[in-house]
Amino acid sequence: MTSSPVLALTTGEPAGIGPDLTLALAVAWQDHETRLVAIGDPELLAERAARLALAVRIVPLADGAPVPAPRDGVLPVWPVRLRVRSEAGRLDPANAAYVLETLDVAIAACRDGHADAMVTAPLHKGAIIEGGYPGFTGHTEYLRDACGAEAVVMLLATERTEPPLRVALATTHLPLRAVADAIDAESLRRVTTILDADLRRYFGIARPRILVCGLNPHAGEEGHLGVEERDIIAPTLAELRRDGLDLVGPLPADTLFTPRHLNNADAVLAMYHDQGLPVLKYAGFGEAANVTLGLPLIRTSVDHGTALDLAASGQADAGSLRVALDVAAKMARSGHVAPE
Ligand SMILES: NC(=O)C1=CN([C@@H]2O[C@H](COP(=O)(O)OP(=O)(O)OC[C@H]3O[C@@H](n4cnc5c(N)ncnc54)[C@H](O)[C@@H]3O)[C@@H](O)[C@H]2O)C=CC1
Ligand SMILES: NCC(=O)COP(=O)(O)O
Repeated sequence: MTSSPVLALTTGEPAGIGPDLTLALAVAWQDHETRLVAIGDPELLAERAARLALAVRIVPLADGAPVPAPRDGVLPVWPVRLRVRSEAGRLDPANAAYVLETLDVAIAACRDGHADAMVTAPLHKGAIIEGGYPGFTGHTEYLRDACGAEAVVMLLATERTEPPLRVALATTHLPLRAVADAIDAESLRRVTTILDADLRRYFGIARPRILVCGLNPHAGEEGHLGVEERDIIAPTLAELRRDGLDLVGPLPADTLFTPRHLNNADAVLAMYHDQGLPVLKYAGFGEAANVTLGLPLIRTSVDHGTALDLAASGQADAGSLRVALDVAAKMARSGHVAPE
């Protein structure tokens, strides 16, 4: 049990709203039981604070210095230097290595026990790719590889609904054309097993009931509109039920997201990004967190992207970042995850 957890917050794409949201929360940090340390460029943060007229003192921490107790208007920072000057709203791929370095610092801090969880402000995938990292597809996959995890699961959760809506994805950042080929028995078994285990571990659900979407319209219509349900999804779910998992489906995704089904479920497993996330964001945008399951460390994030159109405008809503920090603090306090 960690009583005053340290949350390491990566500030994300420097031209986006990550720095703004970090500063907005530092003005009045409400969780006085949790210590926050931002990871990013102190000059960028100070400049953005001045532009937004936010009264926040940026305090770069020396290597090995402890993260101090929280104080309103004070933001401790583990410094990472921008590669080139950043202008709000304008991407520069030359800062891709900067963004990835902030992630590496957070991962190392969690591994070394200097932080209890990492929370990520949004980065821009295209800018990372164009900055010399062609295989990059997102934090989720980057963390999987950096931590040597066999598989991870993206779960977005909101408590704006009753009951809370939790949507996990069987595949993450894939072109739609590649989705069907990526769904095989082994990957589905892995994802479902991780989802079941981490709903128990982090969300305290004794035997989670998981609704599983089909891939095709009407869950394949008995093989007439696609065979993945008949040949892959249904047999895999049957096998997992024999292992004791409480799984319903595959259900047609268009009617699964209705109260009749959701009122009796703990989570939904969608087959791909835009099958599940539009529903989650319709129900809870701004009050949802993204949690990476299956890692040896705790990582949460926001439900939105870099919103370049809002950077340095003062119009970006910090609601999701607050939820992501709250969820990470709860997960860290529950004490179930030990650093490697
Ligand atoms: N956790 C992460 O690092 C995430 C990163 N992204 C990345 O962000 C980039 C931009 O993605 P888009 O699809 O344009 O989505 P986006 O979420 O950045 O923007 C979509 C719309 O939502 C608005 N919006 C977003 N966040 C907001 C906030 N906090 N308050 C008020 N309005 C907000 C924007 O102004 C825009 O109109 C992409 O590179 C994408 O991959 C997207 C989602 C999560
Ligand atoms: N739509 C969710 C998203 O893009 C977040 O991706 P990640 O960077 O957290 O893997």
